[in-house]
Amino acid sequence: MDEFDFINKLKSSCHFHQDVKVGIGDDAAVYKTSEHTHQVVCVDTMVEGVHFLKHVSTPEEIGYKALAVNISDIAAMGAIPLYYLVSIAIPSSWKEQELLNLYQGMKELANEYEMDLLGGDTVSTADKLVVTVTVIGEVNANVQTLRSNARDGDIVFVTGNVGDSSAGLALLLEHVTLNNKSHKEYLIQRHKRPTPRVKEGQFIAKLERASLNDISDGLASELNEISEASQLGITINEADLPISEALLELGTSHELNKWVLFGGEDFELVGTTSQESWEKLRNECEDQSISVTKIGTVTSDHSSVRMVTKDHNTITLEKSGYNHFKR
Ligand SMILES: Nc1ncnc2c1ncn2[C@@H]1O[C@H](COP(=O)(O)OP(=O)(O)O)[C@@H](O)[C@H]1O
Ligand SMILES: Cc1ncc(C[n+]2csc(CCOP(=O)(O)OP(=O)(O)O)c2C)c(N)n1
Ligand SMILES: [Mg+2]
Ligand SMILES: [Mg+2]
Ligand SMILES: [Mg+2]
Repeated sequence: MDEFDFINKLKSSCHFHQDVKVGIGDDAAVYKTSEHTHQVVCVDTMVEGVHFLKHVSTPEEIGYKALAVNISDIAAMGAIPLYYLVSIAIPSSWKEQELLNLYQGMKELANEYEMDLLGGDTVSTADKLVVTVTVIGEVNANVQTLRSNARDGDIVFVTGNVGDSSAGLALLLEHVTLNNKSHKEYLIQRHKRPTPRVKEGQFIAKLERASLNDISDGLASELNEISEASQLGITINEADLPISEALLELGTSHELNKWVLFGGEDFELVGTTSQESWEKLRNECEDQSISVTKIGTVTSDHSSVRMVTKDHNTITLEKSGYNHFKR
């Protein structure tokens, strides 16, 4: 079974309610609530052993990340987060204080965005902890930063740096080592405490048109989602990819590409917009010391995602990032 094929089979061609503006297939669903604003809702689950390990992350860190990954999907819709609900399936290996600490980790981030916890559900499970967070947000009625919004000639951009999170995980799992303590800590923090790019999403939402996706499964996978949804090709340049000093120190070029292109969980925003809007975005972000980098262009001459390597070869980037069931 393939995760993406399965989800495609769940899509319906119409909705009972006309107010549904975006259904299955983007980072969050959007439905009309008033003339001027729409509501945005998403849900992501984190499973012990699949998304986190109890012996490398504290309950606070796990809670923080469970909320952060959802706020990231809200940010990718150009929306702001308002409320959250938490469903939790608890095995006997988790004690009450650990669970309260997990909620404290969520609260820490919720306070930053002034989000209210509205409810949830509590059940038992045999073996592994499962945390499911739903976030409800709000977006300006005329904003649609959909994956399908790319156009021929667009600039492809990404916020922040890519690859840090999966390198941080490799460090946590002791698959690799790094002597520089501050670089090591930086990469691990990027894995455990990703920053949802809400402010960046707000800047992008002000552009005339933009496609947008957050990076959960890996840069190559998210670019393929934009390419598929927009039915256009994307070409990125390896030399332009924003890579942190810490990651450069850690990786040989083979490992670097694995982390940067296919690693996932960066929770940066990747998108496309017109040349004119890109100039505007770049200037605004520069004024606010926000990191956003041009990494490529959208093309109509093919329908795949390609990368021009540093030695000037063009390779196809398959949608082969993180795929549940295809491990
Ligand atoms: N089991 C499911 N039932 C219905 N919709 C789903 C299911 N799993 C995922 N989706 C929908 O498919 C789309 C893609 O999901 P996903 O790849 O998890 O997005 P993201 O990577 O942005 O979190 C979203 O619109 C999501 O709501
Ligand atoms: C123990 C462990 N192994 C592997 C990973 C890496 N990992 C787990 S899920 C995932 C992809 C993102 O999760 P997903 O549920 O697909 O999020 P979504 O795309 O729905 O936002 C990655 C890279 C991890 N975080 N922890
Ligand atoms: Mg997403
Ligand atoms: Mg999801
Ligand atoms: Mg997600």
